[in-house]
Amino acid sequence: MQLIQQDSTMAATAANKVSEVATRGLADGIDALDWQRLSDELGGHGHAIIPSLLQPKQCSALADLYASKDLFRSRVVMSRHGFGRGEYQYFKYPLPELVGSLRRALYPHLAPIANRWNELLRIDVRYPSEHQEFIARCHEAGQLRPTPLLLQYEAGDYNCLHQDLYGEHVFPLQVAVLLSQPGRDFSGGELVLTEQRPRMQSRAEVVPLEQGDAVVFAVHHRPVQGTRGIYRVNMRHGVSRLRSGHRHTLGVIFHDAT
Ligand SMILES: O=C(O)CCC(=O)C(=O)O
Ligand SMILES: [Fe+2]
Repeated sequence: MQLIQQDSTMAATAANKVSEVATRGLADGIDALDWQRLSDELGGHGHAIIPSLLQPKQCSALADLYASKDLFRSRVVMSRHGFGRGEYQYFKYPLPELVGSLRRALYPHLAPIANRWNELLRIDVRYPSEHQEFIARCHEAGQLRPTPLLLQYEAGDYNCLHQDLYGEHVFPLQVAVLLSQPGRDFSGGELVLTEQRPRMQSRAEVVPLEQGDAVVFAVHHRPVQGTRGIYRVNMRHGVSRLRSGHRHTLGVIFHDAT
């Protein structure tokens, strides 16, 4: 018994070490990305793809967390709210190491982009350079509940076009990581972004993602250069109907919820 316990403690410690090393590598990898290119893509199109942000093993480990009810603060069955079909769960604090470090490591690169967007849109809000500081702002305003989430879809499921706004404080960019492999694990189920320009019809983009790819996109608004200056484009995102299989996504939203 004693031996078994020691073994499992050792296994847990080893697993933690592995995950520590893996997540440290992840933060370094994020720092080393071509943020100029990502920022240009975001400016031009309202979204940017980060290929292979997570390895297939990390993706399946994250998708497997869906079954661990204790890790989550709430579960939403989309059809009950008119949000679509499928379900998702919001993580509790403390977030799993990988999720927490993704949020922490991505934020400092996105904050300068968010600040530039606000400058262009003549919005007074500026974002601090560290995520912890921004979270403190959310918490002071009563936005205390964590927003990173895991989504789960099966054949016939879809996610209606929406915006992830959860209170007064909004960080204008968010990230989604596709945890399943199109073609192998599922078909259909494409991430769709729409933008609505003043006095124009809405326009859609389908974001082609492979397992482990992340997409950074605008939560709510983005600035677009027009012939008569900068104007504000209203953005929404959703997922088209899954034709077959199973699909999991990790959503990383940087503001907390009321
Ligand atoms: O499943 C997806 O690709 C979209 C997820 C989503 O709505 C989100 O991450 O906020
Ligand atoms: Fe969303």
